[in-house]
Amino acid sequence: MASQGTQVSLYEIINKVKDLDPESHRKWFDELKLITFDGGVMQIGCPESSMVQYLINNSSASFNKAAQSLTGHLVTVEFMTLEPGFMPQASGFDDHDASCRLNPDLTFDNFVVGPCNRLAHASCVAVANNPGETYNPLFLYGKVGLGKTHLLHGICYEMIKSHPASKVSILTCEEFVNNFIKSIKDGTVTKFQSQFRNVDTLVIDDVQFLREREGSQEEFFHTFNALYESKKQIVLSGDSAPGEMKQLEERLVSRFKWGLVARIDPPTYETRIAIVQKKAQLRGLVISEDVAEFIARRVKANIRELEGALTMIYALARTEQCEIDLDLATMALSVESDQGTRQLSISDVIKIVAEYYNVKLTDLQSKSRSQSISLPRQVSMYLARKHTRSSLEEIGGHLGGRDHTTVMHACNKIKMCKENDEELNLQIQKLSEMIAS
Ligand SMILES: Nc1ncnc2c1ncn2[C@@H]1O[C@H](COP(=O)(O)OP(=O)(O)OP(=O)(O)O)[C@@H](O)[C@H]1O
Repeated sequence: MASQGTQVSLYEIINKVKDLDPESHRKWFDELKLITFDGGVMQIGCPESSMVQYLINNSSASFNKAAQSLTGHLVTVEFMTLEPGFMPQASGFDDHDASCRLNPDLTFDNFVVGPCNRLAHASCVAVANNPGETYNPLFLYGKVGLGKTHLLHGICYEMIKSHPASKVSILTCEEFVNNFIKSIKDGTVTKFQSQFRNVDTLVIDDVQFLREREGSQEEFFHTFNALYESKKQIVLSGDSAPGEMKQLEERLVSRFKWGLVARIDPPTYETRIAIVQKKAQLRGLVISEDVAEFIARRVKANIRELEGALTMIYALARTEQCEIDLDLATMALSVESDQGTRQLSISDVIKIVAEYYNVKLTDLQSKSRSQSISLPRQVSMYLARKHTRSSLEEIGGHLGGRDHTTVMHACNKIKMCKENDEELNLQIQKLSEMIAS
């Protein structure tokens, strides 16, 4: 490794990238290798070409920024594969070639199978193992963010691994349509047609995009027929079942039903917990069962939101330099919901606590030191600190004009006591949920 007189290591750069962009950080960043660092260019090697593409698409800016801030020099980071002979985007086929486009997160290994997606997953595995021979076409459908694209990438991964010489092409339907329109403008329709009619597997995401686009439907129809007749595999995804895609020509709809149509439903609570754990693992995070359950309870409809919740928690843990526990998760997600909806006030928190312990607001503000009042008062301080952005002084001001050291003492005391007092811990958990909902 050439090192330009600067002692910065790749480990430090990756650590900085975690701070700058926690969302795109992945555990496999640990497998990256510094190849050279010379003349203002830092070359980083990746074990797989899909990782190169991932880094180019998602992390270039944060790697450049991290390298520049740590070295104090203008540095450009370049990513390349450690496999011999790989040249990103230069496959000689075209830029829909799956090997250039796959997201390393979206493999079958990283897909959690549950009752909601079992059939879809099994059929994707079957197609990946025996392309063109089992279900052709395979049509997956389901609502937004339920894993259709993930499964499509999973198929391509497996095919490339087991049949490296086969031509696998994956693209969104929007890209198909845009490329078709461009080929008409450029007078290159024949080239466009041969590009798609000469693949071994064609994977098209979001075919609902064909709705009301008659010219593209016609083109797609002929592509479909050409591939189908030569027993090439076709895999499609859409936001609804073929028969429900009203503005699609009947001849296309009927072809989409020739093979297997598999639906993906929203995940159950148990599957959501497993997905949260899997996503945490991918990011190199360790999260306890109760944190995973908390996230799975909070986010139900869309798996992308589960990942967003994990990102919020991770980012807060990095900022606060602390472990991810239920307290931190509750704080991260309540801040998140505040941003989208209302700002939670100290009074909101105190009101919930007073009702829960069945005490009066005036008691909490009074000088009373009896345990039945002082505990709810201290819990109010702790929860107000956790769920609002208020200062210690402001919280003290709402609770009978107490000073900031009293509030700090109360927060520390509750934090410590709940570690050893299961009942108090459950009370705080319940209250946190009431406040966050
Ligand atoms: N069963 C699962 N296991 C692990 N991750 C999943 C699962 N289902 C979905 N995901 C994750 O949820 C996110 C959204 O999934 P994906 O992009 O595949 O959704 P989609 O159905 O294609 O949605 P859209 O219609 O918006 O394109 C991805 O990060 C994906 O990895």
